Amino acid sequence: MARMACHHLLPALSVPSSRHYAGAFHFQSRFSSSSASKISMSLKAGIVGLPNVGKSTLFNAVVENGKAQAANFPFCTIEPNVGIVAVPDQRLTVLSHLSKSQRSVPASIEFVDIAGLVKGASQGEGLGNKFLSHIREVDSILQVVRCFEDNDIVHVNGKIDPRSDIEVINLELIFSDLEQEALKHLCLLTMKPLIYVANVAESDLAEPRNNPHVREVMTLASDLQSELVAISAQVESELSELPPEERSEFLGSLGVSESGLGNLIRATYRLLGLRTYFTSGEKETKAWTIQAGMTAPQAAGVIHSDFERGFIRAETVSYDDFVAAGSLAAARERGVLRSEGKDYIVQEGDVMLFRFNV
Ligand SMILES: Nc1ncnc2c1ncn2[C@@H]1O[C@H](COP(=O)(O)OP(=O)(O)OP(=O)(O)O)[C@@H](O)[C@H]1O
Ligand SMILES: [Mg+2]
Repeated sequence: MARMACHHLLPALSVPSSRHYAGAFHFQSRFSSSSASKISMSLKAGIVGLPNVGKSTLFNAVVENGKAQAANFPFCTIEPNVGIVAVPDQRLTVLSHLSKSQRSVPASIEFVDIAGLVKGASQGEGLGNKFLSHIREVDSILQVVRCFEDNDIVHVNGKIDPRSDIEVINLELIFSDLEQEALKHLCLLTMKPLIYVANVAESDLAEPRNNPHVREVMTLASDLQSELVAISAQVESELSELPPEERSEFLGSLGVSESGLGNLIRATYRLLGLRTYFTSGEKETKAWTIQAGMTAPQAAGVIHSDFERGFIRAETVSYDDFVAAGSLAAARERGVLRSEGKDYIVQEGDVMLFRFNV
């Protein structure tokens, strides 16, 4: 997987030497092995940012039953909160309906809500570098940037200034990487893929671009070749508390039609370099998560290591062909169900049936 986050962080900060080590370690990938057990270990997205910018509020909204303490004071979070999040996917509903499945199981990723970082964190300021080590354990970073004005909510630097906030965070990540320990383990924070999350006031939700802070983050994100998602953590957390039937009315009153969480979760999933394939039958339709570029036996190994070891063939049909045919049997009749061997690279949305021998 391409790990190019130095590239994501550097243009605004111009620390020229870092590009060298980005290039040198580029081949490093935690997914290069075929071991399925590593996959399930490697789907973590860390929520990072200055203190009191809305990280825990966002975490609670995104993680069903999330119980991270979110409150209006800096360094509210100390120990990281971890939660599993289902990846919303319309295709799962369609396949499940066609196969008359008893249940459907979505793909999931893990979100980690991390303590706030301040300038000098890499030197022990604030909650110090212990918290940078929590960032080291995640595979991608969601950097929450405060774009809402609210005099009642303390900003650690006294004013809303997304550019300066982003520079503080990115510089701490870079300083932390320059320590010998980090280099030794080749586990550089600046090589992790990153999305900027502009946390806006509810009044800006309908048209986030009208907010000059958001425009500033947009410019920066685009300079750094990173994605940007605008969201109101406050609104999302209030929404998650409402009964489902009242949610659309609340969203309507803010001038938007749907929650921004689905978008954020899907963007995070893509950022992690993940792909989905499906198994679909009467018992269940299930979305399985693999790393881009995995072969059919490796993908089978995500279900069970026996499937990988005893892999014979995979019967495969693309999602679109499956839907057009209506079932696996009909796809076979139409000749769109292919029989693939061990070198087949699984494609996004493939519906698969594995033949194996143990
Ligand atoms: N979009 C928003 N609009 C208005 N208020 C918000 C918004 N997002 C978060 N808040 C408020 O900001 C305060 C801080 O939120 P939260 O505790 O989530 O921050 P945090 O980044 O997790 O802080 P810490 O680093 O201290 O753990 C809370 O009072 C929360 O309600
Ligand atoms: Mg917090």
